[in-house]
Amino acid sequence: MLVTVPVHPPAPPLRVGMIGAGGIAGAHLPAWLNLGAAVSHFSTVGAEVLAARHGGVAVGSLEELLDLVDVVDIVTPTPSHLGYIEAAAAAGKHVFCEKPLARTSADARRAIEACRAAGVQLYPGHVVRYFSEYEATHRAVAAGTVGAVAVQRFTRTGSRPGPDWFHDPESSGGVVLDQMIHDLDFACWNAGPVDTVFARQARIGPGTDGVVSAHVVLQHVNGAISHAAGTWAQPGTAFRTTFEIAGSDGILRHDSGEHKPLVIDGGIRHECAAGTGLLPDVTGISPFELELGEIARAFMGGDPPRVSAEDGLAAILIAEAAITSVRTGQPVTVASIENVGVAA
Ligand SMILES: NC(=O)C1=CN([C@@H]2O[C@H](COP(=O)(O)OP(=O)(O)OC[C@H]3O[C@@H](n4cnc5c(N)ncnc54)[C@H](OP(=O)(O)O)[C@@H]3O)[C@@H](O)[C@H]2O)C=CC1
Ligand SMILES: O=C1CO[C@H](CO)[C@@H](O)[C@@H]1O
Repeated sequence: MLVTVPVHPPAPPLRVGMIGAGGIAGAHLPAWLNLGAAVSHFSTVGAEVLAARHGGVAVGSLEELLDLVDVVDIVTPTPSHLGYIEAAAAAGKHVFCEKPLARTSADARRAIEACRAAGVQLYPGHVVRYFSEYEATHRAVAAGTVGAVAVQRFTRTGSRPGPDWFHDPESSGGVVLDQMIHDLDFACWNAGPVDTVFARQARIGPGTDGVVSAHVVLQHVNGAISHAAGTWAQPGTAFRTTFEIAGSDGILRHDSGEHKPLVIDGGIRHECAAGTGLLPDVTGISPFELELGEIARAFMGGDPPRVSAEDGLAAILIAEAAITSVRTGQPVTVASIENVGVAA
């Protein structure tokens, strides 16, 4: 069966204020500019560098930024997300915030409440839903290609990024919250909400600087099982992702290692299926551009995007349940989780 990924129409012009100027900002800024947005950006140090490299206007303070823009795009280290979401909401600006929506589920709930009270929209950046191999697979599953989903398997291997805050599990949340959250979210997109989580984690090397790998098993409310493995132990900058989705009537497989890479300006490199089998229709457009275009259209009064703030909260709750399971050695129900705090 061939599945076609629909062409995404361009977003209308928008005044966007980006907060943060690091790795992922280098993927967002060109995407916003390609979409025709007018971009101002602010960070504590790096905004000038980003402007010189890609364009947009570097501004000196958060207050100045909020005065200039219609919407805010938060691309700062995870612990700072909540404060910037609250500031943007207080200024009456719609908010797009990179994953994870916040460092803890309690913070994510506060963020959702702040935006609801201010009457502004809030969306988290789960860009994997916009990678063509993932989008096409989701559409195939939703169309019944494999029948009822029974077992999903995901792997995501990469190296831990350089900035120090990723190394501190108090800041990044560790490999489960920071990296594997992509697959935790994708698992729910296909198989619905999660009831119970069991997880194991391994740390090779000294102290908090050790390289962490994890395996998380999810039991969905509908009975399906998902298992996700992730590691920061793969050398180099390329990610490799695989998945296999087995149902009552068939199985879908993807391995980014068998397909040609998609290189995104700004130094972030993912790998993307192209040209064969189930997933022939690679748009050639940055998934960040597809993502931000859909979000921009929602901000301008169009349809809601495919991922909600509540989806962002759900993914954090699953990650927190996994971290609790690592600590206790026991399965953990997602409903029992409320801000467990730091990573194991
Ligand atoms: N969806 C995806 O595929 C990805 C998502 N992410 C997520 O994006 C977020 C940012 O990650 P990444 O870009 O890799 O991180 P980086 O460390 O590369 O960049 C962070 C940027 O934020 C700035 N910054 C740091 N603290 C503050 C602050 N308090 N206020 C304003 N600016 C600040 C830093 O700049 P300065 O030096 O100027 O202070 C830097 O420009 C994280 O939440 C991460 O999980 C990251 C990578 C990929
Ligand atoms: O997809 C991604 C690439 O890896 C990074 C480091 O784990 C993540 O922060 C990011 O979400």
